[in-house]
Amino acid sequence: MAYIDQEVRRLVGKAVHRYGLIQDGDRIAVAVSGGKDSLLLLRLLRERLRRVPIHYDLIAIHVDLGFDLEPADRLQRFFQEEGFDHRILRTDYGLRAHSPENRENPCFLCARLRRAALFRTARELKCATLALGHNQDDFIETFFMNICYSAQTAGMVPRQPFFGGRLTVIRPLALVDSEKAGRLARRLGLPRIENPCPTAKNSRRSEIRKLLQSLYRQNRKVRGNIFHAMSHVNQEYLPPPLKG
Ligand SMILES: Nc1ncnc2c1ncn2[C@@H]1O[C@H](COP(=O)(O)OP(=O)(O)OP(=O)(O)O)[C@@H](O)[C@H]1O
Repeated sequence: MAYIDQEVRRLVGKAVHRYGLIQDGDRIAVAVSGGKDSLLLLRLLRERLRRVPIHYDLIAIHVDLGFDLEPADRLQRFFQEEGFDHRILRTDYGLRAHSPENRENPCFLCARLRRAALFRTARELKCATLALGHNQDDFIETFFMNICYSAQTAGMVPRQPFFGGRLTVIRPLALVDSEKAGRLARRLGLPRIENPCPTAKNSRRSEIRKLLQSLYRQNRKVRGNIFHAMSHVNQEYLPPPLKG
């Protein structure tokens, strides 16, 4: 087995244990966008079943945002060929978010509708766990997005209960960076399904990503240090709030 296979599996195992993400008997809905991370997550969670002494069920859910039929059709073929239980939701959320009637940022509206659909479908499928494919870089980018554009120190968490614990969102790729996930996804021959969203490539997030990547190129410890810093907050060395 190549280094990258072992390394990504090790990091997923570490996240699952450290953050208590999966228990015996769980029914896990895996949200699959068609991007490399969520496809990899689905594969790794299934493969993990062969190595661990517990059992859990997996069901893939894809929300087709209505831009183009082709990506969802390709995903459906992938799920069928690989024998994954799955549900494809055909929606117009992407189109609605980009229509002139929408006065807010298209990404906000689309993400809100998509998330509500994922939560609703997970509940319908009797899944108390919803797994998302966010990787370590997504955690870091969200942290910086919140600082720069929402004036708050907040990010994402690997395990997040909702509705009094009736649904728990988990992010098992929390410790895997985007580059490692991409390398393994290519090695495993996972399909590359282009995101047809017109705003996907020129969002504020891409600006933050470029900035961070230039820091990572200068010093390879920066990514790990930032991730570590998110859970090592030294409150005494932060100013008190200006109001309240
Ligand atoms: N259309 C969708 N249908 C189902 N799940 C989705 C969809 N879009 C996003 N998700 C979930 O939310 C996570 C984060 O979304 P994001 O938009 O960052 O994904 P991406 O970068 O397009 O794809 P990926 O994270 O799979 O590489 C995805 O990993 C996936 O779990």
